[in-house]
Amino acid sequence: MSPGSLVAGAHAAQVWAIVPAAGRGQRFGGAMPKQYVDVAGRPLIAHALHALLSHPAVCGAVVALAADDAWWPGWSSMDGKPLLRVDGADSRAGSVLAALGALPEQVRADDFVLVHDAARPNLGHADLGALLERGRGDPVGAILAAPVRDTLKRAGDDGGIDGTEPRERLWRALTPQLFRRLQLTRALEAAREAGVEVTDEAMAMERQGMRPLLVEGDEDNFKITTTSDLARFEFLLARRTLHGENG
Ligand SMILES: Nc1ccn([C@@H]2O[C@H](COP(=O)(O)OP(=O)(O)OP(=O)(O)O)[C@@H](O)[C@H]2O)c(=O)n1
Ligand SMILES: C[C@](O)(CO)[C@H](O)COP(=O)(O)O
Repeated sequence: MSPGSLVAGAHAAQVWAIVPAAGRGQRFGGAMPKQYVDVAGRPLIAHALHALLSHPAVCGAVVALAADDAWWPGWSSMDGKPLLRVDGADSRAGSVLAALGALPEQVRADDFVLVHDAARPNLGHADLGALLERGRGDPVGAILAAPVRDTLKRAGDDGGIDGTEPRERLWRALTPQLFRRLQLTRALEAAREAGVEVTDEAMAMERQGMRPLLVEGDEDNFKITTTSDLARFEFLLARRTLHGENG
């Protein structure tokens, strides 16, 4: 089925996803970018893409890859949905902007799009469904996030504690983040023109005076940043398999 026909049906109740995957994984280290490290027989990026594309409300994805990415398996679809590739940029925000520009033209300016890190392989359908339901009802959009549950310390140059930061109403931003195509594009472009490197899509929207909704998500939807995160994901996958939960 061509992306166009899938997208034609997308206007009814489906959204496209954007997956920034052009990073180098420097904090992870290793010979290959972390998004291609094998976990349970498939690359990490495949777990993140499957989590999105196996959900009935997602109709396709645009993946932003490094221009010199030699690891991408060349998939053009997954779970029966189209998978489009675009060259990313030297920042996550730039990669997201590139992918926004590569969405099929049938994705309208006011259509919602999801942005999800390739480095977050453990997104659950319950969280994705909650984000879509709550976010599409919001005038701006929404993000998955988790309340801070630890005491936060500010470190001094000498490694000692300079102080304790109040944690009331502090949340950790996760992904996916859900915004309208044109609003997000304009917000990211404005941040770029101002020379501000936004670390997530919500920050770009906030700079425009908008207040995206926080939707509480599962702590298990963590980002694979270092090798210890990978071990945690492998454990969760093994537990899911043991309990017969679908992968
Ligand atoms: N120029 C960039 C940088 C990051 N990303 C993507 O944004 C997501 C979150 O970024 P992060 O976890 O920081 O990945 P890396 O940038 O690869 O990690 P590092 O900072 O350790 O190099 C990842 O899926 C990464 O591939 C991207 O698409 N383009
Ligand atoms: C988008 C994000 O995952 C939300 O927490 C985070 O900002 C990505 O940061 P990174 O340094 O690009 O991994």
